[in-house]
Amino acid sequence: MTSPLLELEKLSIAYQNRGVVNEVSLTLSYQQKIAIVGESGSGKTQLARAIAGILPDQAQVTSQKFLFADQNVTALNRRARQAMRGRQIAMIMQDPHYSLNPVMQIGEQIAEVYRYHFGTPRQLARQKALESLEKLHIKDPEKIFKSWPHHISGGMGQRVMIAMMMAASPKLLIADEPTSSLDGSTALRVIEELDQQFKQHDMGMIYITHDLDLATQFCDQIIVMYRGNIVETLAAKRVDEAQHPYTQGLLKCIPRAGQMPDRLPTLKEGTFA
Ligand SMILES: Nc1ncnc2c1ncn2[C@@H]1O[C@H](COP(=O)(O)OP(=O)(O)OP(=O)(O)O)[C@@H](O)[C@H]1O
Repeated sequence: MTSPLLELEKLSIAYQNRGVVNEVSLTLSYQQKIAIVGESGSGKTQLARAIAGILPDQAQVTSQKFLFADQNVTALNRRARQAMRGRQIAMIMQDPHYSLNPVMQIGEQIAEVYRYHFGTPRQLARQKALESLEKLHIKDPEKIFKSWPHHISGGMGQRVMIAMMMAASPKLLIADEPTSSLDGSTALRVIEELDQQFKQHDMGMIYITHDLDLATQFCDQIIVMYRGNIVETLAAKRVDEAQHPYTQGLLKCIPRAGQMPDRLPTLKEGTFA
């Protein structure tokens, strides 16, 4: 049996001793997609950033176990951890316009990934960048290649980010609300691209979202966070069997044709651990 891709045990994050993530444990296998859902401020992004190794210096991170691809991450020095970023663990953020370099053409930015991680010669790197845009079924890849970040839409930006992140063939891709600023059909397109990439590579994925409905359609397992804690872990297929009142509340908020309740449930203070 192959060992899991990622194993976290009791990982906590605090700032000036104020806990924002409290003793969370999770296991992710290769070829598994886990969704982390929860309300704003529940600690989803902080947890993702801890896994990717991009928390600010002032973050106090502790864990009993933090294994990634058979490496003990807590024992790695800063340099080794930095080398892991992008190459082994890649992260797609909410807004591509903040992640892209505003003064570099799109194609050059993708080509740079090949040059930086694999030392690919300039001309070959450009060719690979163009091919990666073609693989994403982008209509006019040459035009997008030569575009500047401010010229492209949010949906195109996220597809470019997918091409850029996948260029390094990471073992883990973390997508942090990649579709939250997109309209429904563009969001679906981006999700489909992510899914295709996932199927073509031996990797794991963590998908962060507010959208429990989308999470159950796209992922295998759902982790529900509330106030820095994991309050429930469920197989996506069995999400209707959620036991925790917070997850049950989230489920009741999913709009279903012909079944709109008069009032959406609200959370009562102190109800949840
Ligand atoms: N640099 C920081 N210093 C102190 N607290 C921080 C810092 N960064 C984040 N936090 C706090 O960590 C908590 C969790 O934030 P996080 O961004 O992980 O939430 P989230 O669940 O991803 O929310 P959203 O869905 O809105 O992105 C919040 O209370 C936030 O204020």
